[in-house]
Amino acid sequence: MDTILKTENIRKTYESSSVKVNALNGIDLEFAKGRFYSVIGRSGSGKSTLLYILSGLDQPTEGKVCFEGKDLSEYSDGEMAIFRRRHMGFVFQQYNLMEEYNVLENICMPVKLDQRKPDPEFLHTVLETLGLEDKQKKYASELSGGEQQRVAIARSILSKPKIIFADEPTGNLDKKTALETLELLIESAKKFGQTLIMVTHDLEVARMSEVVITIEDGRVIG
Ligand SMILES: Nc1ncnc2c1ncn2[C@@H]1O[C@H](COP(=O)(O)OP(=O)(O)OP(=O)(O)O)[C@@H](O)[C@H]1O
Repeated sequence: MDTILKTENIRKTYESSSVKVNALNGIDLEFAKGRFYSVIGRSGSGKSTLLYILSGLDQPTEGKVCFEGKDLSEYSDGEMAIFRRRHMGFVFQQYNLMEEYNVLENICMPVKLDQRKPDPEFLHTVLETLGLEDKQKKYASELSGGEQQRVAIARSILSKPKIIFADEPTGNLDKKTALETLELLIESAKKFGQTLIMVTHDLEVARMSEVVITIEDGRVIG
């Protein structure tokens, strides 16, 4: 298998003065390039913690995460921020669009922050794929929830990340819009050869993925 991301015995403990929570208890996973994975499990099973650690947004207490063979813990915080911006895309339940910028400016933001220029042809394809061509000058407040999430997806795709992490990306949308939006996310990721790792509560949504990873009490059970 052409591996993009691999974990070795990941453990995560959250500790405060009074309590200790073992959120992840030894996770060994391997993700292949260009495939679509979903992570399911009950509330509190450790899904978001896993996603944060896989994407380097948080560090494991024990174990390691390797991206194309390189241990993420070897990066400094600054290097990790640049690495994330170049190689990883994020889609969250909250769309996190910037209200003062229009759709086009929001979509181009990560590329510009990386001091790159958006590729005009690719920009056009992404806008077309996500049905946003006629919304470019609109502001978030003028868009429906589904349209805002399509903007967030376009923003995550435009920087040509190798991998996209999505945490309950359609959790705020009605069923029909959720499935349509998800189909667009899947279609885009496939079209552009990106690996997609998505956390969801929704079994119907999980069924659309190629591999379903089930987590219970911080362990992979299936
Ligand atoms: N920052 C934190 N400090 C302390 N405990 C935490 C923290 N974040 C998560 N936890 C605990 O770790 C466990 C796993 O949480 P996590 O958010 O990963 O679960 P989840 O499966 O994503 O849940 P949900 O589906 O409700 O979002 C839970 O017991 C949670 O209370």
